[in-house]
Amino acid sequence: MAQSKEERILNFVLQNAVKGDPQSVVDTIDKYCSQKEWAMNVGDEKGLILDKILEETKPSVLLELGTYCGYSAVRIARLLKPSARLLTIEFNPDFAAVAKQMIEFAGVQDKVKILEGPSETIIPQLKKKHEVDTLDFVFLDHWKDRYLPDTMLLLEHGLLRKGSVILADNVICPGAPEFIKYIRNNNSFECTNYPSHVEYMKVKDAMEKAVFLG
Ligand SMILES: Cn1cnc(CNC(=O)c2cc(-c3ccc(F)cc3)cc(O)c2O)c1
Ligand SMILES: [Mg+2]
Repeated sequence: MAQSKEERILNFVLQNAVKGDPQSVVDTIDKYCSQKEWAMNVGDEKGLILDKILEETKPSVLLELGTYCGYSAVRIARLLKPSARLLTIEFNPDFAAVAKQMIEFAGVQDKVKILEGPSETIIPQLKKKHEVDTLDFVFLDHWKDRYLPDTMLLLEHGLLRKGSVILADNVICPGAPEFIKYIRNNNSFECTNYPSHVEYMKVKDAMEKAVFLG
């Protein structure tokens, strides 16, 4: 079978990054995707915004929606304290298979668990099946039309607590207009916009932080 773009990215990491060094995995993916093939990783520019918000929040229990090749899972896990845990949901089995290998090569597999399947099925299972009480940090980077319904699901299932941080990628490009309209008009959230650019491009994009006020 012909290799997929995601497999080419993984192979470039396996051949060029340092095993067990998550920073080298992040830098190697950024190098490949800026010089050879564009891919929808959060990237280095928005990645620095993600890093800063993580360092301010110091979360212990995190959820990511949209694992893709595992770039942001590795980027997030490299900053977590030893006891912290990241659950990441990926619908596409081929992406999940690449991400699993990426996460293991980076050496962060003890902090990251990939949950394969649709977010609308997995979110309602987080408390009972995955021993989650509430989430400290949620990174939204999956299908943009799922940002709002999945945020509603998180609320409905009591997964957010006072101070929980939701960070959403791509609120300009491709955009998540329904999510933005809802979250900025909901008094239970304190929102902040972080202007940036689409990964590896000059096209304008932004991330939105929404802190749940309880
Ligand atoms: C297929 N699929 C599985 N998961 C997803 C969810 N992610 C995206 O859609 C996504 C798209 C873009 C993007 C695409 C084309 C373009 F011209 C500019 C930006 C950037 C991102 O950072 C993204 O996260 C899509
Ligand atoms: Mg994205």
